[in-house]
Amino acid sequence: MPLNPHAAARLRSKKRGAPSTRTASSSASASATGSKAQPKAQPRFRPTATKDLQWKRLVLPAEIGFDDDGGLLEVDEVEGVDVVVEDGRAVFKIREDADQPPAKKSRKGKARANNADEEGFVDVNDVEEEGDAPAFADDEELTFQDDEELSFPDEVAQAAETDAGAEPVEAEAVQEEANEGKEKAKAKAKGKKRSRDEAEAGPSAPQEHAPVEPVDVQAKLPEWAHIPLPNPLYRALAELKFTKPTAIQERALLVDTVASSESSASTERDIVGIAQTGSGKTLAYGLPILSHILSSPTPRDSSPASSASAADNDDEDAAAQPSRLSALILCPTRELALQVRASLASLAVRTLPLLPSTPEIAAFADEDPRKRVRGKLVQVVALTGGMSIEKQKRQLQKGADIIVATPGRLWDLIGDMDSLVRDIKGMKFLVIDEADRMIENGHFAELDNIVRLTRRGTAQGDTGFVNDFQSAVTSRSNLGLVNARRDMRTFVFSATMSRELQRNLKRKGPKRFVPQSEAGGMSSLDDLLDTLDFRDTDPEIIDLSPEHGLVETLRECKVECLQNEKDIYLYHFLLRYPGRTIVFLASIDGIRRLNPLLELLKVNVIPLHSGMQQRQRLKALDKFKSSSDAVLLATDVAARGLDIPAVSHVVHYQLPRAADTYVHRSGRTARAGTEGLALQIVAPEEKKVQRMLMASLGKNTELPALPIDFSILDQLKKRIDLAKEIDVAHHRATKAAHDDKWLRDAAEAMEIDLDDEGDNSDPDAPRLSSRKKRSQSSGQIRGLRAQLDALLRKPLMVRGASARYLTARGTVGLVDQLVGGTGHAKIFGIQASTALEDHASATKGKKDKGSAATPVQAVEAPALVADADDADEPEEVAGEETAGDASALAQLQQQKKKGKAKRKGTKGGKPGQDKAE
Ligand SMILES: Nc1ncnc2c1ncn2[C@@H]1O[C@H](COP(=O)(O)OP(=O)(O)OP(=O)(O)O)[C@@H](O)[C@H]1O
Repeated sequence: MPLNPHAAARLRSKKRGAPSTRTASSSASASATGSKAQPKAQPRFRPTATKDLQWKRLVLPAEIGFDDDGGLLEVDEVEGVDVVVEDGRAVFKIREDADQPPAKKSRKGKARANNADEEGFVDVNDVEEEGDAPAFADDEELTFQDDEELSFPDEVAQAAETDAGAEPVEAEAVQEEANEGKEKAKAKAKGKKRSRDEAEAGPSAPQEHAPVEPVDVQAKLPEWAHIPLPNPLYRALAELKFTKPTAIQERALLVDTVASSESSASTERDIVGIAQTGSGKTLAYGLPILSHILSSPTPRDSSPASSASAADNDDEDAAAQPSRLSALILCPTRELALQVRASLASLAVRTLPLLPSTPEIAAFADEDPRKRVRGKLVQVVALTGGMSIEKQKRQLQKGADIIVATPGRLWDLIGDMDSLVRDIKGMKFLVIDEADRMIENGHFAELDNIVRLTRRGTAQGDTGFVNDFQSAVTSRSNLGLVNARRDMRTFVFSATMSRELQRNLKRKGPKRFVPQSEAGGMSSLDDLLDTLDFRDTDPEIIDLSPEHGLVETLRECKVECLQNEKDIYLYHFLLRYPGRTIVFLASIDGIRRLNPLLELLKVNVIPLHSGMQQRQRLKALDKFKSSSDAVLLATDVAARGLDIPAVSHVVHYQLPRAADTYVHRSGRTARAGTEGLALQIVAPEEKKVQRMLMASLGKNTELPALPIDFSILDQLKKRIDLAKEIDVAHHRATKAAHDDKWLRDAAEAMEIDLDDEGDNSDPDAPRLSSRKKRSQSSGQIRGLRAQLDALLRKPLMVRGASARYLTARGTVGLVDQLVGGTGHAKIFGIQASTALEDHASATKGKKDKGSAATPVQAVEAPALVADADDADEPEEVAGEETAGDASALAQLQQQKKKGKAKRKGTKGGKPGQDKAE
């Protein structure tokens, strides 16, 4: 089996920074290179041989495809080391700049000038990105170690081997891996050590095998049978267990069939598709593209790198040039682009065993079996910021059938590669995913430029280009005169397509909000029609959007509390309803504040925002996906498109500014027909926005409130207060250490003796003094942590529950819960229940009792509410809390009054009562 050298290059050495890894030869080498220039700082780690690297077993996911160098999420690159193939041999090379820290390049997209920051959504170009690897230096050469332990999941290995005439891919084996995860594949792959020779030689000699049978669609996929697709695609769908098309997929895929049966002028329709979140829109546009690629005798078959080879020719008409590129898919965020790529690649790799080989492809087998796979396999390449641009260029040069890109990075690459302009002009499909977001006024300045390349008659009809940069690109290559393909199809998809939904609710302006239905729901379409050059005079509009824009299986509820109580209610929710949860905040600062608090409280919390490096962002997502109780704290960078399996809850810690964002955020749960819950935590000052939000979605009824275990709120508050104290102390200590270091460095530079105690005779005095301070503050932090740990160990008890007297009055049911195992794991005295179950009883309670019902636990008012009364609450909001509005806040206030009246001797309600109510 061939070894993917790019994958190998990403193996991380845990020894990085360890002095023992600096061998004599590395020093020699360093000094050899360093002698030419100024002495360089020593690298933190400078590997000289593969034994310096701590290898780990690696299983490539099937989605990676073969010979893909798009990057693996679970492994890191070894800093300063790259792998190159020289004379057919893969060798390690130390980069010339390995001694330097990676260059940082700040590219602030023009789009950023908009309100991106305010909204918490920072577009794809906002993050600092890592510098790209420069050319390799020749000063050092490393080779693979013999006991190389890279392994591939069986399906990829088999796919490759099948292609080379060895094992066919067994559907069961692929499915098994898909179902049982990487661990099983790892176990199966155990012992499959590949030597360097094997790695270079690729799969062993071809053997005789039974051919892989085409899929019997009627028998295996009856619900797909009426949709014409190439047989390998049915195979892929069957393996993924996509037994029937979703509604939007069916409609999108049948558009052409219907058009041809009605003998309309064009049988290849342009499509505007609107369907609820999680309804399978990716494949609604992805399947027609894959179907087209797999059913055309294309230059893909004849030349695996036709794009690159065509790159050097000057052309007059792109359509006349053979180009491998069939489709360009544009997405608003990097994560989404990578996900779309993975989704399409996952289908593509499963088609491989059924793809026919051509003589041209077969010819590559002698040269390099991997090329043969590459020649056949549909290549899906992601072009996003935050990843190496050089690597992306290499991928493009090898040939791409489908590009999935964010506009900023694509535009940069277009500036560098004339061949890309030609390919885009010659491609068959342009897809704008999350279209309403993408065309939002000037949000992606580059999008306009890219879209212009796809317009027909660029030279005549179009008034030209948006900026000088584009002019430079076009005049240099003369590509501005090249016509884009006349039969290009345009697909535009989103879950929301109404300008009304994008209105900023916090901005001052007209008070009346028109519901989506009234607004026609399609007002953004006008913008689209203006911006895009639909070839179809009458694009097919498939509008399957649900009544309120939100996915039908979503359940919504709210908690109303004071601004400064949000942490407590969030913590309560996370404890009470464990499960994969995304908490949306409006700003990065909010995440930076909340993340350490929740970490201290031992919540499995993961931050995700655009201020993080791309690699961290991808790792965060990976970590979130792999843990069933993880809590992702995210800005709106995660609001659109991300398809993370089994997200149980979405929490709007702060409400979004526009209704479309609310729809998309909430749509991260309740996907693909499953139920999910969205919780709004609403402060009094947000009530107005909340009402407008609901009104613009056409919802006029109050959301139900989730039950709150009021009697534990004070225990939670104690924990949170302590965590906050630790956090503050920690910040203070870090700042002091930083200031101290700065002062010391400055004094040293000025050759001044520092003496903060006024005693110049003792040079150690300042150090002792600051050390003392440091040890004092770390002692204080340790003490606070110990207190918090003790609190966290103590079980949370609802009032009336007692760990000692299980059958005491007031704790009836506790014994049953313990014996029956029905009690909550973390809150002693209540039944375990899911948020969806409690939502159902809250909704039922509301229906039964009219709008006044809110199932709260009837217990004595907690100490917490003392804050509620003292808080300076806006008149307007207080006035809105009518008797009919039984919000948690109102209940709290009522209970507090009751609590004050019966301060002593009042018995609380029964524990565990909340659920029953
Ligand atoms: N035919 C199908 N049968 C079963 N599952 C499917 C099918 N098609 C897609 N899916 C799965 O449904 C999930 C949601 O799909 P996808 O991400 O394409 O939704 P979407 O409509 O684009 O959502 P969003 O609007 O949030 O971007 C994915 O996990 C996908 O694998």
